Amino acid sequence: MSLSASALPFDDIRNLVRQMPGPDEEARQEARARDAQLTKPAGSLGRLEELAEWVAGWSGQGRPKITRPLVAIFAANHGVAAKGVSAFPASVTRQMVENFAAGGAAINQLCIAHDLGLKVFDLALDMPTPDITEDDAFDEANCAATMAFGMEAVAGGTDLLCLGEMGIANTTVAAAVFAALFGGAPGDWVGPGTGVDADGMARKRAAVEAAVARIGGERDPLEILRRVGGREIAAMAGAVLAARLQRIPVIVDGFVTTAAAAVLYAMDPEALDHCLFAHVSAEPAHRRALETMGKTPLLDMGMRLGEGTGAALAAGIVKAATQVHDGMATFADAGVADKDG
Ligand SMILES: Cc1cc2ncn([C@H]3O[C@H](COP(=O)(O)O)[C@@H](O)[C@H]3O)c2cc1C
Ligand SMILES: O=C(O)c1cccnc1
Repeated sequence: MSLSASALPFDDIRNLVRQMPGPDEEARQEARARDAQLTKPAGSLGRLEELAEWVAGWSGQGRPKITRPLVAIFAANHGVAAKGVSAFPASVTRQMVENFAAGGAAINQLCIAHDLGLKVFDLALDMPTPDITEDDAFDEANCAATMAFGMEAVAGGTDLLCLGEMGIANTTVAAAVFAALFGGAPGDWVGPGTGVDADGMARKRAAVEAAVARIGGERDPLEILRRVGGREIAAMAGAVLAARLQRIPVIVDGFVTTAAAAVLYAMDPEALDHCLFAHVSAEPAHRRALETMGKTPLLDMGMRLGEGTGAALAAGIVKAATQVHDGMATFADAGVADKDG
């Protein structure tokens, strides 16, 4: 038996992408029909109505209830941090993971505010992936295994998955992934992240240019992930795919989580149909990424934190949408005259 099994895992992932289910149209129609009977003028709840229908289609429930919403944060470290591309030291990744556990981070409070579960998965924080300006982040087996970890992380545990991440220097890695997937000048995908100064921006631009040049025109999305990605990005891509296979709706957060989702989009433009884009981050290239994929963000709050904070905020709105859809009276129930008297 040959030991070229390391060539297999990406093919397994490609096969899963080919097996992605579409939405449950019957459930979606049922939700739309119920919405039409609720005691309000048709369309008066605007995008809230669309959100309830979106959950219905992707959960397969005509009258959807969200009972186990979850924010899953994936944390990892990146060798490219050594290039001075972040305003903060790499040690902050672990310190923030400890802060999540202690309840002190922004995401903890948003989870309390909107009654969301929170799970944090740290991915070998003491072993950063190689500096992507010099080396591939993974070999294929490790990249696929990290995606599989992300898939496992969501298995059976939630009915609304909000993606979050923590990883100093990961806006550099995300910019490299976008540049390689979507093209354009690599520097156009670079922004201030945690708030680097002009010199930091120049180092970041040089790092993204070097990483993209190193893989010279690589077009395969999984190869791009393997060569210029990172662990939390691979795990999140796996989580988005696993959620699709289990018909769990997903809320994507900001610039970095969108880079993970974009890998799947590049494999199949319908791969993110079960995803809601929570917000447009203040990281400038996030808008470009969303426009490239034709995705409309729900919110524009000037946020640029990550951790899943934008997704958690949007989850509160999605929960409100399903609560309204499920709990409101119909015209018939309430004895309210409808449009035709
Ligand atoms: C205290 C602190 C908390 C954070 N929470 C999320 N991030 C965000 O900033 C990092 C990416 O930005 P860059 O590429 O510039 O390093 C990621 O960890 C991201 O989740 C944080 C960053 C810091 C410093
Ligand atoms: O939009 C994001 O996800 C983001 C922006 C800056 C830093 N970290 C994350």
